[in-house]
Amino acid sequence: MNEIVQKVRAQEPLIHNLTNAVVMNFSANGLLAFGASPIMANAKEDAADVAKLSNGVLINIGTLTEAQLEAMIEAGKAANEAGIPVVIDPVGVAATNFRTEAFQRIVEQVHPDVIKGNAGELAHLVGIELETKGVDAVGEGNSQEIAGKVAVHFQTIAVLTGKVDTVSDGKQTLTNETGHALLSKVTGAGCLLGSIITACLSVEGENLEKAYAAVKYYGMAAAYAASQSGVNGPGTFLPQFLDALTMEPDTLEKGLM
Ligand SMILES: Nc1ncnc2c1ncn2[C@@H]1O[C@H](COP(=O)(O)OP(=O)(O)O)[C@@H](O)[C@H]1O
Ligand SMILES: Cc1ncsc1CCOP(=O)(O)O
Repeated sequence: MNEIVQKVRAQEPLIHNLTNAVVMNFSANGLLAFGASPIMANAKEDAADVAKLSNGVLINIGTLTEAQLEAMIEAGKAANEAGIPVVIDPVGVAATNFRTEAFQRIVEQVHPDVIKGNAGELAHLVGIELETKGVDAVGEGNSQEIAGKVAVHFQTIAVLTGKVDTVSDGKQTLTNETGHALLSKVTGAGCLLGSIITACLSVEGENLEKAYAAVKYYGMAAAYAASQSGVNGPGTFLPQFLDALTMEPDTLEKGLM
């Protein structure tokens, strides 16, 4: 994990985020703190051009419109052609037919290197119905089975988040227990993780290892932030979390001992 985080910080990859309106500012700040460089570009007129300039493309359907969907497909296709990693976060996909069909349209034309979501979102992609509430998971299900099925079906790495995160390539499945419950009390915690996974994918290495490193580091930063004095809830947690995202993995680890 250390090496992957160091590489991101040395290379400061440009991450193209086609993301939702709720989290744009948080995702940009979080990427900057982590050591990457964010760009948000949602228009179909320049999405492919921005994707080609970038080192990684994040597609997040959280507040999707038809126009943005076209931009996502254009950006994803351009990234695939150029060998630039693509991460898809199917936010709220189980909530509506529009989102379900939009996701299908994207994956028919764009190959994702990672699909990242909570249990309800990923379960829906492989026909397992779990209880969801808008953009949030309610049921947990069998995370290893769900992540494995998503990985095999979409020929990708599946990252299933929750109290325990599960990362699978369909053959090997890893679990991560770093994290903090306060992450689920701030909007955009899952979305920013998608951007940080994209940043980690942009450096050299195996995709499974890079996705796992991102998830582990992110959880460590959250736990470290939550342990700081003066953190009483989501409001005081957020600035500490941004600061923690700038830190070395060793510093976070020592702070948690
Ligand atoms: N109860 C929890 N304890 C520790 N970490 C959590 C908990 N719930 C979520 N997380 C972490 O919060 C981040 C976002 O996950 P999640 O809440 O599942 O995403 P989303 O916001 O997309 O639903 C992940 O890093 C995950 O590990
Ligand atoms: C609240 C909300 N509504 C549409 S997108 C969004 C943000 C969801 O972010 P996250 O799932 O990362 O908390």
